[in-house]
Amino acid sequence: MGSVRGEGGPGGEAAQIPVSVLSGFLGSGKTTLLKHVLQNQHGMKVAVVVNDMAELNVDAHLVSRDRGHGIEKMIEMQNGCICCTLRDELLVQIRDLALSKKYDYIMIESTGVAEPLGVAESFTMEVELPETPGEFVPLAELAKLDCLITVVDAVNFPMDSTTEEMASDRWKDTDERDDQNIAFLLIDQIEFANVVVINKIDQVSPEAVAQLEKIVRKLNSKALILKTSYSRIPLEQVLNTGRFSFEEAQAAPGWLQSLKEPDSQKVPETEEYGISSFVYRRRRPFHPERLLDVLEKMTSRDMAAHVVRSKGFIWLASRNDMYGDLSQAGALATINPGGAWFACMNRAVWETEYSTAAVNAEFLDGIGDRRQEIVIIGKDLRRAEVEAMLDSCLLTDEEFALGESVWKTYKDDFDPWVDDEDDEDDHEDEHEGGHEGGHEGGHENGHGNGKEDNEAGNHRAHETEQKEVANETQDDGHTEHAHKCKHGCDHENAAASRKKPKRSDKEPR
Ligand SMILES: Nc1nc2c(ncn2[C@@H]2O[C@H](COP(=O)(O)OP(=O)(O)OP(=O)(O)O)[C@@H](O)[C@H]2O)c(=O)[nH]1
Repeated sequence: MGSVRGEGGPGGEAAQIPVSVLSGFLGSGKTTLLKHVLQNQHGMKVAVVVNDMAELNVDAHLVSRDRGHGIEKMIEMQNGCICCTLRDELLVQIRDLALSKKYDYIMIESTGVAEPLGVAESFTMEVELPETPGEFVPLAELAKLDCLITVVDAVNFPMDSTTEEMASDRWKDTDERDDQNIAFLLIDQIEFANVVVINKIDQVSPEAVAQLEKIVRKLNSKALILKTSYSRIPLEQVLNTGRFSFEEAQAAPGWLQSLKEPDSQKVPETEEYGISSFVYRRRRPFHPERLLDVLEKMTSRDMAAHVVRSKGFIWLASRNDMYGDLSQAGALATINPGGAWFACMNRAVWETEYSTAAVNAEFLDGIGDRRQEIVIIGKDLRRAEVEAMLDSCLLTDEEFALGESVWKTYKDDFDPWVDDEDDEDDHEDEHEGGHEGGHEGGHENGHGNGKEDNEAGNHRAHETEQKEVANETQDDGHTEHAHKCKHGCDHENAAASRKKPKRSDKEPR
C-alpha cells in the first residue's frame, strides 16, 4: 500500500487527509480489524482514534500494545460516543490531526453503539481554525471521508428472528420500531456502510454465512460485502477506496437529522438502546474453575442478552505472574495471555523505564499491581447480579490465605499461556503468512444462541471447547495458525512482554 495522502499525495497540493470509519456492534471485530490494518499496511503514517463508550478504554490499550506496527498516533476517546456526545471533540481531533500534516491516514474506531450516519454527518460541520479564532472552515476541507466500514458479527447477529424478508420489510417499517430495539441499530449500521465485513465466519456454518449475506444485501444493495475470520480484509478495500459519496449520503433517510435537533433533545445511543456499562474492579484473584463456570453462564443465551460485551484484564490465581485479556462478545468468550504484572518484574527495570507514579498508585502490599479490571457492557444490565457472579469466582479469605503455592494446584482448564519459544515460532508463521495469524490462544466458550435449531442454523452448540486447531485453511483462503498464536498480544516477542512489557502495557488502564 503506497503512502497516499488525499488526492495530492505526500507533499502534493491537496490534501485532505483521508479517513476511514469503523462501526459495528459491540464485540463484532472492529479492534481486530484495526490491528490487522495497522500491522499489514506498509509505509503509511496512520493516526487512529479509538472511541469506547465505557470509562475504561480497553480497545485503546489493546491497539497501543501493537505500537510500532504502523500506528503513529493514538487518540483515546471514552465515556461517550463520537456520533453524539463526543462529536464536537471528534471534530477538533480530526482538525488537529489534519492540520499537523504529520499523517497520511486517519482510522476511527467508533463504539459498538455508534451510528455511522452520525459520524459521517460530522464531515458536513465547520471547525474553528486554532490560529485564527473566529474563522471556521468545513471539516471536509481538511479531511475527506473515504469509507464507512461496518463489521457484522456472524455469531451474534440475531438471525433467529430475522429472515431477508423481515429485514427488508418489517425491520425497515419505522412504525414497528421501538426505541430500545438493538436490531434497528444493527440495521442502521449496515444500511449506511460502504463496506460490510461479515466476520467470525470460522464460528458459523457456510449456510448461516450465506443467509446473513443475503440479509446484508437486502439492507444495503451497494456496499461491498466481505466475509472474514478475524477481520482479515484486503487493505485496499478499506483504505483509499473513494467509496464514500456525499451525494449518495444525502439521499439516505435521516441524513443531517441529528444536526437539526437541539442539543437538549439529543439522546445518546447508550440511552436510546438501553445500553450501559460499568467497570468491575477487585484486588483478589479468580479461582479458575469457578471463573470457567461463570463464563459459561455469562455466554448462555439468557445472560448474553444482557451482558452483551465484557472485556478487560484478569488475575487468575493459578497464573499469578501474568494478567489475562478477557473478551466476551455475546455467546463467545476468550481469555488470552496479556503481559507480566509489574509485581513479577525486576523493580529496577520498571522504575527506570516506566512511570513510577502510575505504577505505584496501583501497588498494594503483597499483591503489587495485580487486579481484576473488566468493562461490562449490557442491555438493561443487572449490575448487582453480574457483580455477584464475578465475586463468587474470587478466592475466599481462607483460600487467599493459603497463598500461591496452593493456588497453582487449582484445576485450571483454560488453555495454557504459551512459552517464549513457541510464541516466537508462531509469530514467524504469521508474518510469513502475511496476515495477523489470528486464532485465540485462549479458552473459548461458544454458545449458538439456539440457532442450530433454526434455519440460520449450525452455530456451535452450547459447549465448552478447547481451541487446538492446527493450520486449518479457512473459506477466505487464509491459513489459520491456530493453537498457540496470541491474537492481540505484543507481536514483538512474548518474552519481552513478560519480562519487560512496553510502556503502554502499564499506562493507567
Ligand atoms: N472466533 C472468532 N473470534 C473473533 C473474530 N474476530 C474477532 N474475534 C474475537 O472477538 C472478540 C471481540 O473482538 P474485537 O475486535 O475486540 O471487537 P470490537 O468490535 O472491537 O469490540 P468493541 O470495541 O468492544 O465493540 C475478541 O476476543 C476477538 O479476538 C473471528 O473472526 N472469529
